[in-house]
Amino acid sequence: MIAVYGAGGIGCYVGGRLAATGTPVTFVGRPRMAAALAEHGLHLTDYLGADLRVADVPFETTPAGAADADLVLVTVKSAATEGAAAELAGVLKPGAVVVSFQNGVRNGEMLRSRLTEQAVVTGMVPFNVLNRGAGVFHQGTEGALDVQRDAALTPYLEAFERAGLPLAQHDDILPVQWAKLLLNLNNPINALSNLPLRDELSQRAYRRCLAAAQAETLALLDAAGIRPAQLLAVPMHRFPAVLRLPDFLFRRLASKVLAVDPLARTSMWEDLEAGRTTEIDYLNGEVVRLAESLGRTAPVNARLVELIRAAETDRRSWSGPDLLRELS
Ligand SMILES: NC(=O)C1=CN([C@@H]2O[C@H](COP(=O)(O)OP(=O)(O)OC[C@H]3O[C@@H](n4cnc5c(N)ncnc54)[C@H](OP(=O)(O)O)[C@@H]3O)[C@@H](O)[C@H]2O)C=CC1
Ligand SMILES: CC(C)(CO)C(=O)C(=O)O
Repeated sequence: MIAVYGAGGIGCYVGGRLAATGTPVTFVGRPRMAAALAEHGLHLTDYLGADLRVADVPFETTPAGAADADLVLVTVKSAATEGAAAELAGVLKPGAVVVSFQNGVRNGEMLRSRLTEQAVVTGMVPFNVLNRGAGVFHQGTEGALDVQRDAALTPYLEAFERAGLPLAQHDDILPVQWAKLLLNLNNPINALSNLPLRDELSQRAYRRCLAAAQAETLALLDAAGIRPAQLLAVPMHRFPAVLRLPDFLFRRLASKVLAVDPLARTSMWEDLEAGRTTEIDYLNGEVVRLAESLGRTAPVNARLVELIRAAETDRRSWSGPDLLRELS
């Protein structure tokens, strides 16, 4: 049995596609999601036209729901990982396999330090999932699920394949995680803009904010000897230059990026909207930590951390030019 631990956008979508294609999955999450799925079931759609339904969704609201799992997909936000790890340590079978499908670069480590009798594998979700409400989850962008290569995953490869979510295995997942983190530097900018991703990225001023945060990070990664993997058509080190292009040129070069669902936003926007602590410490905050470890600073990312911290208690919408001035 597979358990999804943290049934939200990613957990319901990935677990839902597995369940819809014949793999037994139990979802562990909050009572409000349990109620929504009991009423509506799960409805999974994607940008290619997939349309799958699961009528009876096994859902548990306590950690004990994962006790019988052979494979656990951890899909809580990074700030909830420590808590989830402590809960899972109390219930999981020795030898169970645990995959972190989360953003940031330290969730795998956090899980591993508590789950000493289980095999913890680090993964990454490249695509956007929009929670449309009433049990509907939509994958808005492309990309295969990435995982650290690990023999413990062999028994499950076929199930992911059947679900239309094949696992891309990597000998070293860290460069893949850092490449994703470079993209996630947009999460605070998107959340502060209070706009859908497509509208935000269509405006050069916001893109220049992202370019500044990425350029700062790329220089630090270079100093640390970390070469981010290439996730999209353009190598990561060329991203800042592409982002700074005038709108008409960017629209032409990045038509795939702008083809995202017009309603899609980042997971950090969803956190602010729900009044939750965001993942900022694990994204831009990770860049600040990397800078400190190298005896350097990361002023653009540090300022974004501060702005999101402020927005967690007192929200305002930032225009592109205002945000760019603030970061300059
Ligand atoms: N959404 C997206 O498009 C993408 C997200 N990601 C990453 O995937 C990860 C998951 O994100 P996402 O699915 O959006 O997050 P969500 O907040 O939608 O889902 C997580 C769910 O887990 C619940 N939860 C938290 N702690 C526990 C616990 N101890 N036991 C049971 N349930 C718990 C949360 O409840 P509560 O709200 O009460 O805490 C929430 O309902 C993040 O790291 C994110 O950055 C990656 C790619 C794209
Ligand atoms: C896919 C992406 C970059 C945007 O949705 C994301 O990871 C997130 O929202 O956290």
